[in-house]
Amino acid sequence: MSFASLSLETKQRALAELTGVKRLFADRGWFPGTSGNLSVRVGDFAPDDFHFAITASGKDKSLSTPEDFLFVDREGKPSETTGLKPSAETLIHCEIYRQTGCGAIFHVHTVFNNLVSELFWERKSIPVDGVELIKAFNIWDEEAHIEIPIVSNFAHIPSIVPEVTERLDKRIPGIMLRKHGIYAWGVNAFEAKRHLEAFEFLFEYVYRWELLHRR
Ligand SMILES: CSCCC(=O)C(=O)COP(=O)(O)O
Ligand SMILES: [Zn+2]
Repeated sequence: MSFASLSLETKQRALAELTGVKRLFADRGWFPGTSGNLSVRVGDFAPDDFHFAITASGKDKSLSTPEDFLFVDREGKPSETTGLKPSAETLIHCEIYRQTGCGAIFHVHTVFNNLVSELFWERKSIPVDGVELIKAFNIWDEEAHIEIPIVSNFAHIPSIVPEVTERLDKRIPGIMLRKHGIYAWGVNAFEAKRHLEAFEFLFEYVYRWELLHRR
């Protein structure tokens, strides 16, 4: 299969899905200052030859324009001729698709995700104990304990990728960049959204729990 052979309908379906998620998250204030990026995989390519739709870089994500998204290949290069620039963080999406085979990736910066990323930086992971919403990750153990990995944040995005590769935990559908934000993924947009919402709930819970119990 080649990108050129993808039907218009397939591409439009992906863009419509991203448009809906973008609107919803923008309404929640999850894209402050043009931060955040979203992507969904398109087509049925060989596992090592994928393409995905991703938000264009630096846009006001609370607005809807014909220039909000473009398609890129496994290396983050535009799949077709365009004047649009893919998200500056496209290489992180590429690596997560490569490692997990997932179908959608959503990234947001929030105050709670930034706070817990710094609170637990020395531990290199955010611990969560026995909270019901862990089940959103399809982890059903009684009183489950999870650790959400935190990786370094560098201005040079390619430098972040090796740590993502090293720290990605197949059981946990998300990875945190220190004082930056969370990447969450799923088999499709529905699941990636469920995971992101669960992460954000858990970050706020953990932060408030720490406030109540730390001396
Ligand atoms: C303005 S926030 C800094 C860049 C960032 O972290 C982000 O998520 C948005 O970058 P993009 O290139 O995807 O717009
Ligand atoms: Zn970001």
